[in-house]
Amino acid sequence: MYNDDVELTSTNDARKTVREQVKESALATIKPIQNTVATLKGKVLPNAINNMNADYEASKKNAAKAAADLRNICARLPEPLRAQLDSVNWEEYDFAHNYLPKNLVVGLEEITYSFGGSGKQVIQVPKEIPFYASDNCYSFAQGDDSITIINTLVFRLAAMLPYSSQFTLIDPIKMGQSFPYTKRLPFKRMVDNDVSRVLEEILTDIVRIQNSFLDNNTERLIDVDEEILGNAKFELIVAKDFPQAYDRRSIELLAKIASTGPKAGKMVILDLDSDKALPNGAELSVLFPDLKHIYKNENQLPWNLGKGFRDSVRNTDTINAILDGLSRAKPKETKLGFSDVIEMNPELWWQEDSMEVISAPIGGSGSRKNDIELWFGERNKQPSSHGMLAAMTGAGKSNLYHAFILSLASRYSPEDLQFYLIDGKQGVEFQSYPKLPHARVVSLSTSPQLARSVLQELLDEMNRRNEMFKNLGLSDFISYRKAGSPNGKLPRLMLIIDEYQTIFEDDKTGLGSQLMISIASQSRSAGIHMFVGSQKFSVPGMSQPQATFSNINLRVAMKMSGEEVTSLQEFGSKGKQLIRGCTETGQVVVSHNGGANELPCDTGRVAYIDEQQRQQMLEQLSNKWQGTKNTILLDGSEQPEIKDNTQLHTLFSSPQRLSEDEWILYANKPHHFGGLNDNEWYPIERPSVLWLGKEMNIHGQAKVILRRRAHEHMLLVGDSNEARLGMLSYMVAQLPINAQSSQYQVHILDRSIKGSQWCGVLSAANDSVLNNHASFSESFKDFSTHLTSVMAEFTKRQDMDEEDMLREPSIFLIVNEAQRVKELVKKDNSFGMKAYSDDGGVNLATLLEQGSEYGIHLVLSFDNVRSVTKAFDRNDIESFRHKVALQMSEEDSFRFLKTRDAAKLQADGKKPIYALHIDQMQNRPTKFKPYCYSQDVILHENFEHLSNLYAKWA
Ligand SMILES: Nc1ncnc2c1ncn2[C@@H]1O[C@H](COP(=O)(O)OP(=O)(O)OP(=O)(O)O)[C@@H](O)[C@H]1O
Repeated sequence: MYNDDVELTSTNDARKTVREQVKESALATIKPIQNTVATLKGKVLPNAINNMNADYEASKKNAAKAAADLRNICARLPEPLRAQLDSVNWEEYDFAHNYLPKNLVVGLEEITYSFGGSGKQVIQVPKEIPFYASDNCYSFAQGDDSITIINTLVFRLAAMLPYSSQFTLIDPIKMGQSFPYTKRLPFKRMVDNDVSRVLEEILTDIVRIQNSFLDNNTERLIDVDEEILGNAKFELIVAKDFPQAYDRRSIELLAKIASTGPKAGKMVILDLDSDKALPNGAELSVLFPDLKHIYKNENQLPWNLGKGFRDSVRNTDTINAILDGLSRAKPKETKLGFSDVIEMNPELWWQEDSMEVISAPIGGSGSRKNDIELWFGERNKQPSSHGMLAAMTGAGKSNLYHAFILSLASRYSPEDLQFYLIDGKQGVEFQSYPKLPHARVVSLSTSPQLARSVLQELLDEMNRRNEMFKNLGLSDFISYRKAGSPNGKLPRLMLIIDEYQTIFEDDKTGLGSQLMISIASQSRSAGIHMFVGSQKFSVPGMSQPQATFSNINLRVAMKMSGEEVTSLQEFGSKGKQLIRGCTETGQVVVSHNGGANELPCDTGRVAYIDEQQRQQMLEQLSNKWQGTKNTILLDGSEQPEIKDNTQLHTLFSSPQRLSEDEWILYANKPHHFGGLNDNEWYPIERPSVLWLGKEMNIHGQAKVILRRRAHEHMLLVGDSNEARLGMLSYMVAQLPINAQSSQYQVHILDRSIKGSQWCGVLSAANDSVLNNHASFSESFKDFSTHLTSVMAEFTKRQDMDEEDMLREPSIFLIVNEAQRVKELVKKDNSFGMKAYSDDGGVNLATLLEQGSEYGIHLVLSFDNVRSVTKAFDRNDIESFRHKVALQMSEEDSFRFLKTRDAAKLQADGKKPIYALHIDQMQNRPTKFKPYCYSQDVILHENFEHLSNLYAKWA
């Protein structure tokens, strides 16, 4: 509230009391005389005279009390509301309050009264005129004193509204010299020779205020709630030397402002020479029908108790102290509270049904605090499919997202509505939302590829839904819900993308634009909506923006630069006018009709929700939800962790090890149901699935499946130890997923440099997850011994019956830092050919060529391509079905993969680490983020997670 301490009008009430009391005491004086007359007539009761005296004394007392009360009220009045500005110590005053000028003090009234022998008493009471609460235009008689009167009004108003009053002081004759202090006022319009231009600006401002704040419920700016008003200004327009110094146009404009301005907080005061005629015989009373003389009009100033005096400030010290104080005044931060907009009581949440529409109040306009609303779906047969938001930085865009998400989440249960929340490349706006029970996907620092995959996912979901509706003989989401949701309740889906230009980055094929157009034009009927935001509506890289925008009916704009508003295509002229008025954080213009001029836009203020409130609501929402919650969190800036692998979750949701048939079902299951989406899972081939990291889409997990087919080996190359060791150690730790320990063997050679941080990571996997089931060597010599026995096993299997052979355990030979195994470097032999000088090398080569068909798989890791080529020739390299490359030079990438893609993996910086998987059989590289080794603690956490899963199956 502005007038939270004392209401100026309270002096009016007090004065009324005094007036009544004085009148009563006067009556009491008359009464004895009347009664004496009655006594003389011999008809009075005997004690009448005594009663009369008592009444008289009582009324005298009441009058004295009322006067004392009035004096008290006057003494307690805030400084800007006191009778005389000159008597205030402005140096001490802190200019921290706004006192809303419904009335304005223009002088003082001296009330003098005396009762019997108690002597005279004088009280100085402020005299007010109705101001912004009226439609009046005021004048005072032009004369020597004009300047003092104007100054006093200006200083008074400025002191009442230190940061919400603006002044336009028009002084055509002296060209501004009459108001030398103008520049020192915090908010003013400087007036040059072109008076009508300034007046036109004011009229434009009036229209803007009418559109932004006023409607049938809120007719005057003074009635707009301060939290919505923000820093909008009340304005005083003074026309000195009126009318002689004004041309006809300016006079007409002034008259128009005088009649339309007061409701919009703009008041005109004329320094009037009433002897001067208006040009062309115009009538003052016609042009200014509401004109009132400040000091003369009886209706306004009932000087009916005492003597009246004008207030006047002449003392330059007072003037300087006020102006200095104003320059120190800081605009008060005003915010519309979130609790004014939405229901905060969790018990009353989730009462709405999303069948036809989802709607979220996000703020308010005028005096209502929750009438700005964003809605999607169908309302009165009107569709609203999708929305977009544009705002310059700092305009309050993030807060709008929060208000929108939480407002929706408080109204609809997770069964009715779910979110996909995507932060663009640099963003972490949605990082607290994994807690939200409605969040299906939360993606932070999202890469362009992932952003596009989210659109693809929604499009797939749309197709699945449409297919289901069709099979049921239903047309769309609404009819499905109306039919009682025969296949289970479907929520509406709301995709929100901040910095949505990410979708179109690095997108040579234009896939992002196509996906966007498809969703924009088709998804509403499936109950899928999107709300995307950026600093501008149109963003770079988007092809055919018109095809997209024509399907995005909801336009939301916040503060933008003037040039941007001018060039906007997404709003008509009326909307643009309103956007220009968004000068503060949180102000917003909303159109559900594509910004068209034909239907008015809503404008107002978004409610502010602070961090603490947001966290509290998220906590409450999460506590309220009793159902299952499977939010997928994707953080583009972080490496993935194996414990977050959703395919692994689905697999271990089974209480025991899967049977062969169950494995087939699991493998065939699509990604979005947590399966492997692999239709070639034949148990007879003894497939082993090993996950390597996270693909650049919502559900995909990067993996290799090693089967008993030719060349099912893997080569890992790149100089990031973190990534290679991470992938290798987690692969080792995953071996128990596929078979019991009797059904697989592992031989590890780790050539990590002793004492380095990498040494020990692989052995940790063996220790803590495999219970030392693997043979572990640190030298090739030791490893060779194992190789020899594997070779013997290989020879044995070659001679076996195929069915028996397929039953034999799988054998994994894992070599880390293979570039440090000198025995693997081929040398010229006596025939001048490149050959291994060691049997171990020969054995490895043999197994590479034929081993995997017999269940013997090689997994080798090198830190560079050059070392790979020293160990293997081109044909050997092609014998590894799976190749995983980390960032490398273009030349190496080409040599290793026949594409330059591995040279571009870290184009945006060192972190996160990306990798490329090439499956020779598929010929399409898959980019992913590998599981990395960073800290022992995290490594062990993940190992423990896996061990716990295996314990379940034991
Ligand atoms: N509706 C609002 N009412 C009052 N203050 C607000 C409102 N919205 C935001 N603010 C204030 O403005 C600050 C910036 O808001 P916000 O972070 O939402 O802006 P933004 O447009 O997202 O900025 P950026 O683009 O730089 O991230 C907030 O910290 C808050 O103090």
